[in-house]
Amino acid sequence: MTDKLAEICATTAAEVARRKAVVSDADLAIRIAAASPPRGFRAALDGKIAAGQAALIAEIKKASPSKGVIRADFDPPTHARAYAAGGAACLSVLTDGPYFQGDDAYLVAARAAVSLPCLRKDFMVDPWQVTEARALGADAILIIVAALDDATMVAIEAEAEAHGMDVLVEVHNEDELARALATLNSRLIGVNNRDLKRFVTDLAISERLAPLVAPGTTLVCESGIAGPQDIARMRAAGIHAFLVGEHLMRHEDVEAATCALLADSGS
Ligand SMILES: O=C(O)c1ccccc1NCC(=O)[C@H](O)[C@H](O)COP(=O)(O)O
Repeated sequence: MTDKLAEICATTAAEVARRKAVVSDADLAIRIAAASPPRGFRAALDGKIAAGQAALIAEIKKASPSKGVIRADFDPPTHARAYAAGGAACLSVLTDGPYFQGDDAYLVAARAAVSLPCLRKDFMVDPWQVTEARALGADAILIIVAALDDATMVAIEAEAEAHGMDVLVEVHNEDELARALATLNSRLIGVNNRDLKRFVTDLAISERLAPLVAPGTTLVCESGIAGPQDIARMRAAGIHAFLVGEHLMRHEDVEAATCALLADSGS
């Protein structure tokens, strides 16, 4: 695991331990029973792809460890509506506080504002966070292969499956992809182009890994997409789903930026 990822996961594990001590399983069960059912996250992406369109997971991201504050006038429901109007298939909402200035409340507010499926974008280290994510209304969770041993990945995925949630499995290289395919059921695979040691992004990583996934896999290019030219480049490599945060969040008019990203990309 990279140092930064290890640091974030250690911080997250301490926060999870704190929450587990104060939130009862009964409370989570009551909230899950009252939550609206999962909206199909992968199905929304696959629907766009089947229609020949680029499938966008638009990220609600206030700040990041590499860039600091990205969006000062941050308002998750406003951004969610702009993304939906601009043609996004799904939302990703960062809930990590210490490193991304995220919050669970942002996920709840964004999901309530639109009908799009929502990913709880956080650093999952314990299946308990998946239960908590469903109680917040999340439709999908993220498994970062670099951060977890096989047993923990399997337990986290099993918890998501038990709640009818989709799992986006994130890899950075060939070894992690092989581990994911050998260990997990989910065939929603994200290739993260960001090197977490140097914080640089390189779209060539997605191009390198794309031929290694079998038909029937929904492949998502994550991080570092900076405009329609990058979407067109990835589509030429056979990748039709994209997770984009910073590029869209930096535009004053988020809806127009989302439209522009998708309009000129061959969709
Ligand atoms: O964004 C970061 O700086 C970062 C640092 C350390 C761990 C994860 C990080 N990002 C999480 C993500 O996966 C991105 O937010 C997501 O792929 C969108 O990337 P971008 O379009 O480049 O904002």
